[in-house]
Amino acid sequence: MSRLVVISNRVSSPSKRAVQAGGLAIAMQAALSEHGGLWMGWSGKSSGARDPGKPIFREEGRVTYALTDLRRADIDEYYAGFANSVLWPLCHYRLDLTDYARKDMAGYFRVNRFFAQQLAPLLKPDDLVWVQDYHLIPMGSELRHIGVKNRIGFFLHIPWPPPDVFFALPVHETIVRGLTAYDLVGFQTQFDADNFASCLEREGIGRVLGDGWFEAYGHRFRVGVFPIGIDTAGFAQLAQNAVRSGSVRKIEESFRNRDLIVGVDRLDYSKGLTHKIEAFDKFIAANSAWQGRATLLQITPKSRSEVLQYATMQRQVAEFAGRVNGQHGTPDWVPIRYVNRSIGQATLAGIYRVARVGLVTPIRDGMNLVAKEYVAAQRSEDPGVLVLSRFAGAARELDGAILVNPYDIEAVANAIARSLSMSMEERRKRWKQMMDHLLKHDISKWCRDFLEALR
Ligand SMILES: O=P(O)(O)OC[C@H]1O[C@H](O[C@H]2O[C@H](CO)[C@@H](O)[C@H](O)[C@H]2O)[C@H](O)[C@@H](O)[C@@H]1O
Ligand SMILES: O=c1ccn([C@@H]2O[C@H](COP(=O)(O)OP(=O)(O)O)[C@@H](O)[C@H]2O)c(=O)[nH]1
Repeated sequence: MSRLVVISNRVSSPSKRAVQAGGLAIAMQAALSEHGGLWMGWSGKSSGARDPGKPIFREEGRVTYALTDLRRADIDEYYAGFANSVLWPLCHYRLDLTDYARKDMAGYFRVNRFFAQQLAPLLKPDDLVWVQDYHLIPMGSELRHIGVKNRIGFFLHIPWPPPDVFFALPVHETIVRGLTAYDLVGFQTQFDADNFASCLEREGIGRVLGDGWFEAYGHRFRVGVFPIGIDTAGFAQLAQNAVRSGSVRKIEESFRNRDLIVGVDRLDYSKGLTHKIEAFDKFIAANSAWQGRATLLQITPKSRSEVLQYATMQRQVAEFAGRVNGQHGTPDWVPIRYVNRSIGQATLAGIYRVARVGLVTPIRDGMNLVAKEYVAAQRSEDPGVLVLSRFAGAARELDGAILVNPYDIEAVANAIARSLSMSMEERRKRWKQMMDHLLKHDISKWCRDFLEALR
């Protein structure tokens, strides 16, 4: 069997696993530990102005990690700059937040070339190369340029926007061209794949050959839809064990008979945090019976703080939460417990299990694994309710959730009230529908389906 070689910007670094937050690293860890292979990416560290040199190798289980530092200027221009100040807001339909600079764009291509040069000497002829996410779109063509002949696939974890949004990017054609260099390009949902196809056709860049095949710049490649999953059975087990642990018991006790609503999101504007807090505010104001009885535990680890838009938003979210607590809180009740640190997976699984509502309301999200984890963590006999934004990729699959438009604050407030008073029968029915789907479409299936298509 050919070896799997994954390259992603973020790697679930073996020593930092406990504090990891971010779906790509969590999902790839689960996929790779089952499949085995080589995982290359950024160490998360800066080498200052020095050349980072060769990657550092580490073995753990069936996975070999190859981690490389990046120069400070590379991190600023490639990661904080083009990837997270241009591609990320653009793909999350936030043109107003894009901050395009040619210097950052050049840094993005430079780092992609650097990663390709680091990876190429490690490849064996029959390795399957799988490139992950928007940080590394040009990797495929860089690898081809230096003579790599292996099969190379690409998976985009975030949404792909419609042409009118995407074409606002000054270098849109170069980016689209980057994707056409792969043998297989995977998206989270059919919407994303359709948007990408429209981009190809609208500019006359490529043509549809049918059955997922496309042709562009004289190259044929395939496009597919591969919704990412979680280790459903493993996560359910983790949650079951976690509620017996001291730390989860302590958290549960601290809520003393109050109903818990849980939100878990990186501190990112795509997650719709201010809208969520406004909706919770409205719910409390409109439902006096729940005052003093329901608490929102919002776990929100800081993310990408070096990017200006994130720093601004971090202040805004804290202010919103403070305002709601100041307005509705009483000496013995805080409506929103706002936590700015990352929580390990086991404790998180236990928290999901004791929460009556999972509140997942991004304004746009590639998939959203938190929604899937919340469902997997529930007790079959007494499950909680998932309130889910229709703009998360997960909404295409989780039809047992209460789907909401996060911009409609009153509708989200009503959905919270409805979830808290939903009958056991309805909760069980909705949960089973989602859990059956998640057990069938787990992370192993995602990995298997993509690799089969790539082969
Ligand atoms: O690496 P960071 O800059 O710290 O950000 C964390 C990750 O955020 C994004 O995650 C996406 O992938 C998830 C799994 O497919 C998906 O559920 C979610 O909707 C996406 O937002 C990003 O795409 C990753 O590259 C980052 O590592
Ligand atoms: O304190 C935290 C917050 C989040 N996560 C994990 O980070 C991932 C977030 O993935 P998601 O797809 O929901 O969003 P992303 O952050 O990748 O955009 C999930 O596996 C969460 O369990 C975690 O382990 N600890």
